[in-house]
Amino acid sequence: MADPACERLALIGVGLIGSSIARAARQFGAARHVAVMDSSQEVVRRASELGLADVATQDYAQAVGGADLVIVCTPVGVCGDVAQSLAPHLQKGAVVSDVGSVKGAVVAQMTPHLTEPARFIPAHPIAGTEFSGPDSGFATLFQNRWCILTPPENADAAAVEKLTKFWMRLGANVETMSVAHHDAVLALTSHLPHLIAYNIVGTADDFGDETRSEVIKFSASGFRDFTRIAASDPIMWRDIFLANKDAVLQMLGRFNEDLSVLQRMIRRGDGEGLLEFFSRTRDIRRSIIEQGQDTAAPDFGRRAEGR
Ligand SMILES: NC(=O)C1=CN([C@@H]2O[C@H](COP(=O)(O)OP(=O)(O)OC[C@H]3O[C@@H](n4cnc5c(N)ncnc54)[C@H](O)[C@@H]3O)[C@@H](O)[C@H]2O)C=CC1
Ligand SMILES: O=C(O)C(=O)Cc1ccc(O)cc1
Repeated sequence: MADPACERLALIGVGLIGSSIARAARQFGAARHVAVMDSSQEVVRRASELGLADVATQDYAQAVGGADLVIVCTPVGVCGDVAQSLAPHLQKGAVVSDVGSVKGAVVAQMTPHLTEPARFIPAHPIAGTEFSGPDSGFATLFQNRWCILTPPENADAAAVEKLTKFWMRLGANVETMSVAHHDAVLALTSHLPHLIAYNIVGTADDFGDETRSEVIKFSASGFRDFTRIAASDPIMWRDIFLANKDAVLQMLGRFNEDLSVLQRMIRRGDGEGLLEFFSRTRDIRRSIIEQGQDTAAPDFGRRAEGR
């Protein structure tokens, strides 16, 4: 393997993201040796069956010992406990990272346990699906997607460089920003849309059996798209909303205000207002497509792998 981004990679948590990183790291030569660790015996068994890594274990020491890059891929709510458990086994100089959808809470939970905090470089690949578990991962998940790094101010430059090289090897485009900026942007672009999807599907469900079956029968693509998002992992999303509470509540306040404006336009029969509003939003969609960001991850991944 010519010039891998790291020698020994350890992934803690082998679900959708951990198993996708394991697959990609091998396929694209990003690591010479891959160890995966999970607290679930069933997941470790499945990771072994799938041949995802050189080592699959429930033991922190076995996974983390000797690793030069350790990436925590668990739900954000347990990141602090995971950092505490892995810290005693870290090799000196190892780079530690994560993939959590929220950065502020993860940094606050993990940093106090790490003896070399300047080598903790938080990250968030903006790529995923509504599926979870080791079977749902795929090597091309990160191709042509963003991975945001939020290094601390005193970050070790070599650690940032190593992680950047790693994610680029997996096919991602890497951008760096502050923790607070990340959490505000993602509250709007990812967390709020998930909340809206959970809410609208819940509303349909609350209407009772007859409406529910009609919803399934007649669901137009708009509602179908919401049901895909609302099928996302409940533990992961509970943790995200609890961890990014302030930014999500702020965006939700803004969202409610804007919804009231639309509500008033409908009530007043303000066709011109609605037309102007919908034309503006159509332009946003067009610019997303022009930037080549229109590939829904699940389809993109399967197409790319020919599945
Ligand atoms: N699912 C998605 O689309 C994306 C998820 N993320 C982030 O990636 C992280 C992982 O998400 P997924 O892979 O989707 O979740 P997942 O549910 O597929 O996998 C999580 C794995 O972590 C394991 N785990 C839980 N507690 C643990 C502990 N204390 N020690 C060791 N392992 C433990 C679970 O057994 C499970 O196998 C989350 O923090 C999420 O915010 C980031 C980008 C996209
Ligand atoms: O499935 C989808 O549409 C997603 O939005 C996946 C996703 C979920 C969480 C993230 O932090 C990033 C991406």
